[in-house]
Amino acid sequence: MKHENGLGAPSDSCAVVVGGGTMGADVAVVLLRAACKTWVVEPRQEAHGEIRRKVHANLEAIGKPRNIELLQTVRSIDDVDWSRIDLMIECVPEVLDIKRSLFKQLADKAPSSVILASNSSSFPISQIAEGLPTQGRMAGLHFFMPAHIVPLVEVVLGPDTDNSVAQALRAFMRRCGSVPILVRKDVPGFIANRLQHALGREAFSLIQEGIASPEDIDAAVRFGFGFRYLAAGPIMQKEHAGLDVHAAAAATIYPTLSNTAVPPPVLASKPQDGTIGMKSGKGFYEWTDETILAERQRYNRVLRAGLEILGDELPRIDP
Ligand SMILES: NC(=O)c1ccc[n+]([C@@H]2O[C@H](COP(=O)([O-])OP(=O)(O)OC[C@H]3O[C@@H](n4cnc5c(N)ncnc54)[C@H](O)[C@@H]3O)[C@@H](O)[C@H]2O)c1
Ligand SMILES: O=C(O)[C@@H](O)[C@@H](O)[C@H](O)[C@@H](O)CO
Repeated sequence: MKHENGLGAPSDSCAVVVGGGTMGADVAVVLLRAACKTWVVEPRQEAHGEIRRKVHANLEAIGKPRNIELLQTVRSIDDVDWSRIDLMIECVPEVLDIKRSLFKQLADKAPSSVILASNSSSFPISQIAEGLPTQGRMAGLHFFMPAHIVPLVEVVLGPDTDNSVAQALRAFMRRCGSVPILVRKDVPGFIANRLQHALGREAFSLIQEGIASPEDIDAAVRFGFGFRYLAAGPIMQKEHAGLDVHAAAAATIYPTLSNTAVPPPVLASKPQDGTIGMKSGKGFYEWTDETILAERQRYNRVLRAGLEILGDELPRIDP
């Protein structure tokens, strides 16, 4: 049975992912693995073959290669048959004007039953939705890279988002095998990116101050407290440890933590210098084509092993 906002079973539903870049192609896999008919809108026609190849390989890896038949790639939102669509997930670049212009066009094109979601990493949905008549059916739907492996998705409510839209998205994403959480207030960065950036601010400040090397910071997280995160989040872990000890340590450490309002020079200089990580061959580490390939293979293998470990704790895909 269809939800009042148009989200029924994934296999009865039709979604559009607008933007077929890094995130869009992987978000399409999340939908297709639950047999949701999926259109990907990508203006770069030359990228369509690669999107299809990547989506197919990722479906094959989970034993669902035939679901690729449910994928359609088009160049423009004008090529979509909007009368058939239940859900739109925007995955265009993190530029406010691009997002606002897209949602403005969708206000005319997408019938009122279509839920309009944004995968923005940081913009409050109210900022993207400002002045639009579609505010009630707009919500954030924030995935993590790689979206087809990392289970979490944040459902972000703006002040005008209908609660039924958030509930429909939450139920739908669970059926796609994701772990949805609700972000009840429309703050920049939502929940997970606020946490990541709080950690990142301190990490980059420790490098800036010469207290730690990038290698040692990565080791401190991966082999120290980050290692425990697969088993327990930061609140649950302190239930194990004792909140008394944690509160005492917090009182000593908090006043000394970085509270800089801008990225420290060691980070801010990187985009200026063009040393932005694997994409440019150098970031905090040095890269060659061979080391990038090896690192990506190692990274994906460990992430997939993490999925195996979580196993029964994850929602079962329910097409
Ligand atoms: N990369 C990440 O780690 C990550 C994680 C979570 C969320 N996000 C968010 O997801 C969104 C997309 O990020 P990405 O990393 O996939 O970017 P990307 O640059 O890899 O992909 C964006 C795609 O959108 C296309 N595009 C540009 N304008 C368009 C338009 N008007 N209509 C349709 N397509 C258009 C581009 O051709 C490109 O293929 C951003 O808001 C980003 O903040 C990114
Ligand atoms: O970690 C992720 O994949 C996401 O939180 C992203 O939204 C994003 O690219 C962040 O890296 C931005 O800090």
